[in-house]
Amino acid sequence: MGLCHGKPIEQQSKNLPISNEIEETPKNSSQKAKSSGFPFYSPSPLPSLFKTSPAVSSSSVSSTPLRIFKRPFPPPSPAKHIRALLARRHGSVKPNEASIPEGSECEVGLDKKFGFSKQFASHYEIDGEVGRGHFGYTCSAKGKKGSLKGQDVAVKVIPKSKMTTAIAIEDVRREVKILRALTGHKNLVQFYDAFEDDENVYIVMELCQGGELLDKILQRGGKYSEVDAKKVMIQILSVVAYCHLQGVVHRDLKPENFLFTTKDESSPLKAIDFGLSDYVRPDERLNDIVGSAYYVAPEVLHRTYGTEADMWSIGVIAYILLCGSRPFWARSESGIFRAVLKAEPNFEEAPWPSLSPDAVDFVKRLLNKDYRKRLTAAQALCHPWLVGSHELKIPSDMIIYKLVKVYIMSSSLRKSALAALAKTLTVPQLTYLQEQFNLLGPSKNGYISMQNYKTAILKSSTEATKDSRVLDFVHMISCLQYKKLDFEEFCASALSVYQLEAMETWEQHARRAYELYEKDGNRVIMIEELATELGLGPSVPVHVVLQDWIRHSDGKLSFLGFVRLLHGVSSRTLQKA
Ligand SMILES: Nc1ncnc2c1ncn2[C@@H]1O[C@H](COP(=O)(O)OP(=O)(O)OP(=O)(O)O)[C@@H](O)[C@H]1O
Ligand SMILES: [Ca+2]
Ligand SMILES: [Ca+2]
Ligand SMILES: [Ca+2]
Ligand SMILES: [Ca+2]
Repeated sequence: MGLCHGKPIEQQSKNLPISNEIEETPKNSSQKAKSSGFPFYSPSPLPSLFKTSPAVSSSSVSSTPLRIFKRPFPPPSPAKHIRALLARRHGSVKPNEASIPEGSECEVGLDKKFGFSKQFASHYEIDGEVGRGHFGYTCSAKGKKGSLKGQDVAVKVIPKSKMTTAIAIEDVRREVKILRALTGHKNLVQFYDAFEDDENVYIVMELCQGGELLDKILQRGGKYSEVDAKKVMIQILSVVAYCHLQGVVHRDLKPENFLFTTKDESSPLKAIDFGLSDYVRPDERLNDIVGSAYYVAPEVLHRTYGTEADMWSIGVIAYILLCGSRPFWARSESGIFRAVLKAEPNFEEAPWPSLSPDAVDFVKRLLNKDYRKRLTAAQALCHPWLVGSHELKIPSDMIIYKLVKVYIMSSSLRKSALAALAKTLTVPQLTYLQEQFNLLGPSKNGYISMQNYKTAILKSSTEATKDSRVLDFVHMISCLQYKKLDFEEFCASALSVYQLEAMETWEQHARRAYELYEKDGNRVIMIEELATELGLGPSVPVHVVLQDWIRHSDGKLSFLGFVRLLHGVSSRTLQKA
């Protein structure tokens, strides 16, 4: 299997050309986002007990230097897959694109049998082509028998001659498996069946006749009104929240991969093309560089990512919908990568100043380069820009699961600090958490056990939940020994300090929480005890690293110590500091 992808490919993909052949980058704003509120919502005013000192977060943003350019806002156009990805998948690329050895000699011995039915021709009558991509072409067809008799369908035809590597074959296998498992969501293309013969694989699905979202964007001269952009965003987030909950990351979200069912203005939008999708366990990181350049998340380029990478791509789509231009743009692929990693998107030029602050905040919360600070799909649906515009039931959010695991493993000291921080959450923030709590099925007297975390997922699980091993993960959570949680402690367990930190109001949250902690919990603590609580090993020079954590006047935890504690510490992070 892996024989075909030797060193050259590995080296190629590691040395992504994020180098100096950059000509133009989008205009950067060095001005820090005037973001409002919580990661999930805009603020309801915090009691102004505390003066905001110049924000900790106002450090200058690293950005690529401004250049003079003719077109700071190039309009959207179809996105190409990343070259390294194509090289890996196909074993070779066109001359000039990359110097990858031909993979064709490895083709001998590749198993191209999928176990699909061979009876395609007797079931469907192929019609004209309706679309084309890198991996195949799509035709319309008519059902000849069975339940689809007389019905128009779409057939994605993937030639086996194009499957020149084991990776490419595995991709097709996974595409069908994921589509089959996830189908049924109203914003996901309906899958019907898969066939194969010696030449091709045929994926039969619902025919979407309204065209690609990209074409709609172009038709409208690039711009959507906020109202229309919201309708698109809600549908994208709904299907992506669903995928993520099942442990599937799409990895190729872009306007070309969303189709309208009909030409009707109110046509639903459907996600297609799971050709690059993969399973990801909530505590796993993927490392394959996959996707399309304009939409790729910074952490994908750094080769360590999870479902948050899709949220970045959705941020890019939202940016394009609202202003008609790409947030990260350059003429060369390496230039785009550099912009993605370093540049801040432009929110200064028209139409941004005239858009609603909620809309701007929404996009910024998705285009945060730190994936830990980015909104999840379920949270994005609760963002004030969208929350009033849909009736969707917010789905369970896997971030709640990841956070409770870390919470339970934390020291009691950190738990009490988080409890204080949870008391500073505002009403809209609590609404999201209340929904997540309710999804866990609390008992009559308002408690959830670790077992509830598993039960909630089992209700919505599909074949994909098993294949992605999300079920293993939630099983592990359900086996953690911990007391039942009431809503108050649930909030402490489920709040993300990173996401809170991304907000303008972070300093106020932290100050207020420290004040509450002072009243309720702060006590004299010895450095040795603190070190034990934090689980620091004997190699850590605790009197040096923890010195500032203690207030010298009375020996209690200092504000700095409190904030560090909130973030959680390990011997490793301390030694780096
Ligand atoms: N169900 C469908 N109904 C109508 N058209 C479709 C359908 N599925 C795909 N198409 C059209 O075919 C095109 C190619 O399909 P798809 O994106 O799945 O192929 P691909 O080879 O994986 O492409 P890519 O190069 O983007 O990876 C789509 O952009 C779309 O225009
Ligand atoms: Ca296309
Ligand atoms: Ca596609
Ligand atoms: Ca594809
Ligand atoms: Ca995998």
